[in-house]
Amino acid sequence: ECGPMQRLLVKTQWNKVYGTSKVRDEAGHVLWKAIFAQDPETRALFKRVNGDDIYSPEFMAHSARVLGGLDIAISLLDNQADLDVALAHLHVQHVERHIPTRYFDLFKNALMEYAPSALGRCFDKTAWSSCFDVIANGIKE
Ligand code: HEM
Repeated sequence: ECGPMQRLLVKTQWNKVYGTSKVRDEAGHVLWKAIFAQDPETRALFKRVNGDDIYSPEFMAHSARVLGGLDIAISLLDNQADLDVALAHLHVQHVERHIPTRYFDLFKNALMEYAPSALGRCFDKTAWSSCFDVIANGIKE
């Protein structure tokens, strides 16, 4: 369950995963590679932002927007009212783009692989899993 303790823990651990600008571009590359590898059809969604080249400035800017959105959501995990507002906004942005809900599972798989690579044994799988679900459930249809 993504309770108050789990929310604080994921916030703290996320800051270690995503805390410095140095790792942010790399985090994006790893995550998107893992998403596209799981289902190559997902890449087609990102034509507008040059999804064929994840190292292009257009795609890297897109990736920074997505991870920035995730950063906002995670930082609001201990502020449910503002989290709801942020998720409602992300929900509108995704519904209008018709993102299949199962694609959020691919995103989750990628994140659940990447985060422990940065956190090692400290990674709390249950907390991350349940708190990611809170965020994804607020965004997807
Ligand atoms: C927790 C998960 C996610 C977060 C926080 C998130 C966040 C964002 C943000 C902030 C934007 C930019 C919105 C804008 O400026 O218009 C965006 C755009 C987008 N997202 Fe997500 N996203 C998530 C998951 C996904 C997934 C799983 C997919 C599909 C595999 C997806 C597909 C897209 C697409 C296609 C765009 C628009 C790209 C463009 O600009 O053309 N997102 N997302």
